[in-house]
Amino acid sequence: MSFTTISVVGLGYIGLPTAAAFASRQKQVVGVDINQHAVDTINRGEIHIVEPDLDKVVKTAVEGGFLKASTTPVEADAYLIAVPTPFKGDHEPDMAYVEAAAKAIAPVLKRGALVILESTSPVGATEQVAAWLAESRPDLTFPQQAGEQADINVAYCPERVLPGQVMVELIKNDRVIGGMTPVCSARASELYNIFLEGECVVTNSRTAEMCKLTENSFRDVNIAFANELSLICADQGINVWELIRLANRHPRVNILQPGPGVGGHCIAVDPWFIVAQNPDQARLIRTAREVNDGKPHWVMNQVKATVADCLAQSGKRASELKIACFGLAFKPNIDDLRESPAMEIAQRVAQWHAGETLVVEPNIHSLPKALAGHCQLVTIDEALATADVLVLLVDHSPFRAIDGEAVRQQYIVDTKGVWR
Ligand SMILES: NC(=O)C1=CN([C@@H]2O[C@H](COP(=O)(O)OP(=O)(O)OC[C@H]3O[C@@H](n4cnc5c(N)ncnc54)[C@H](O)[C@@H]3O)[C@@H](O)[C@H]2O)C=CC1
Ligand SMILES: CC(=O)N[C@@H]1[C@@H](OP(=O)(O)OP(=O)(O)OC[C@H]2O[C@@H](n3ccc(=O)[nH]c3=O)[C@H](O)[C@@H]2O)O[C@H](C(=O)O)[C@@H](O)[C@@H]1O
Repeated sequence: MSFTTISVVGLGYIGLPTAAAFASRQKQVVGVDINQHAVDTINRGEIHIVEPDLDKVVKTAVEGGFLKASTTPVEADAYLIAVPTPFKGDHEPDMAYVEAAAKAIAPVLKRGALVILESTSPVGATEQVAAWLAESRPDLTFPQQAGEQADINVAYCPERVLPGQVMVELIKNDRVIGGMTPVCSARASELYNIFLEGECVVTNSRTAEMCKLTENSFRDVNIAFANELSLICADQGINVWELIRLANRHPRVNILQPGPGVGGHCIAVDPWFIVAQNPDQARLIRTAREVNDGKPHWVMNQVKATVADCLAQSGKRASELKIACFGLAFKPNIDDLRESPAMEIAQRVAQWHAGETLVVEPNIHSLPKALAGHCQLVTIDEALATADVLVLLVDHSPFRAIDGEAVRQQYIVDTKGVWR
C-alpha cells in the first residue's frame, strides 16, 4: 500500500518541517497539535517557530491544499509522532507526551497503517508505544504479537537535524530506520524516501533509539572535555583556545570548543536518558553532563572576580558599575533562549550585581520575562560605550566582528575566546 495520507503529531521544530517536507512532495498531510495557536497559525500558511526557509515551504504547502493542521487526530496511512520528551524529577525521561499522542491516534488507526516514533526516547520506548496502541485497539494486531503479519507496523526513526539548518539536513542527512520487524523498517524506509536524499540505514528499534542518544552524548562528552580543559587552562595561565588550535593540528585530534555551558533542549537532556537506564555503567556520560552543567557556576565566579578587580582598580562603588552581558541564546546566530546557559548566567549576574546590568542580544526585540525589569536591552555600541565589565556569553557574528581595540578599556570575561 502506498502512502497517500500522512499525519504528523506534534508540530514544533521537528514535526512542522517534516509535515511540510511530505506536503511539498504533494502528499496529503494533516498535522495534529494540542496547541490551538500553532494550528491556527499554520492553517493561515504562517509559522509559529523560527527556522530559515520553513515559512516559504509551509505557505506553499498550505496554499496548495497539501498541508492542514488540526487539534484532532484523523485517519491516515502513516503517523509520525514528534512530541516533546523532556526529563522530569531526577533526570528521568518524561514519556507522558508520547503516551498521550499514542493514545490519541489509537482510535483512528486503520489496518495497514504505519506508526513512527521520532521523538528522542529511551531504549524500549517504541515497544512501549506499540503496547499502548495494542491496549487501546484489541481489534488490531501489532508487531509484538503478530511479527511481520501485524495489521499495524511500528518503527523508531530518530531525527538528527541541526536547528538553523533543518530544511537542508531534513532532506540530506542519512536516516536511521528502526523497525520492530523487517517489514516495519521497509515500510518506514518507503515513507521517508518520499522526500529523503540521504540514505535509509536499517536496524532494529532498540538500536535506533540508542543511536540517537549516543550521537548527542558523544557531542556532550566532547564538549565537556573542552570545558574541563578551559578550567585547567585558566588555573595554569594558558589560553585554552590557542591550546585547542594547536592540539587540533595533530592528524587524529579534533577537540570541540569550550563555552559558558551546554544549552538547548537536546544535548543537555538526551544523555540523561542513558544515565537513567544504566546508572552504574554510564559513568563518563554522567560526568560529562555534570561538567557541562557546572560551567555557568564557574563563569559566574569569573564574573565576580573580574568585578572585584574592576572595583579595586577604578575606585568606583559596586552600585556605580555597569556590567554588559553579550548574548542570551543557547548558541550563536539564533534567537532560541531555551535551556540557555547564557540566560542562566545573565540572570545570576542581574540578581547578584548591585549596579546596572545591560544585555546585548541582536536576535531578540524584547527581554524575556525572567530578565525584564532587572536588566536593560541595549545595542552593541551602547554597551561598549557605557559598561565597565563585558561578559561575552555567545559568539554571535556581530560580536565576533567587534574590533579588539573597542573592548580594550573594559574588564572582560570572554567565555568563547572571541576578544582575547
Ligand atoms: N528541536 C530539535 O532540534 C530536535 C528535536 N528532537 C526531538 O524531537 C522531539 C520534538 O522536539 P521539538 O519539535 O523540538 O519540540 P517542540 O516543543 O518544538 O514541539 C512539540 C510539539 O508537540 C506538541 N504536542 C505536545 N503534546 C502533544 C500531543 N499529545 N498531541 C499533539 N501534539 C502535542 C506541542 O504543542 C508542540 O507544538 C523531541 O523528542 C526532541 O528531543 C530531535 C532532533 C532535533
Ligand atoms: C550530535 C549533534 O550534533 N546533535 C545536534 C544537536 O543540536 P544542537 O543545536 O543542540 O547542538 P549544538 O550545536 O552542538 O549545540 C548544543 C550546545 O553545545 C554548545 N557547544 C557546541 C559545540 C561546541 O564546540 N561547544 C559548545 O559549547 C552550544 O553552544 C550549545 O549550547 O542536537 C540535535 C537534537 O537532538 O535535537 C541534533 O538533531 C543535532 O544534530
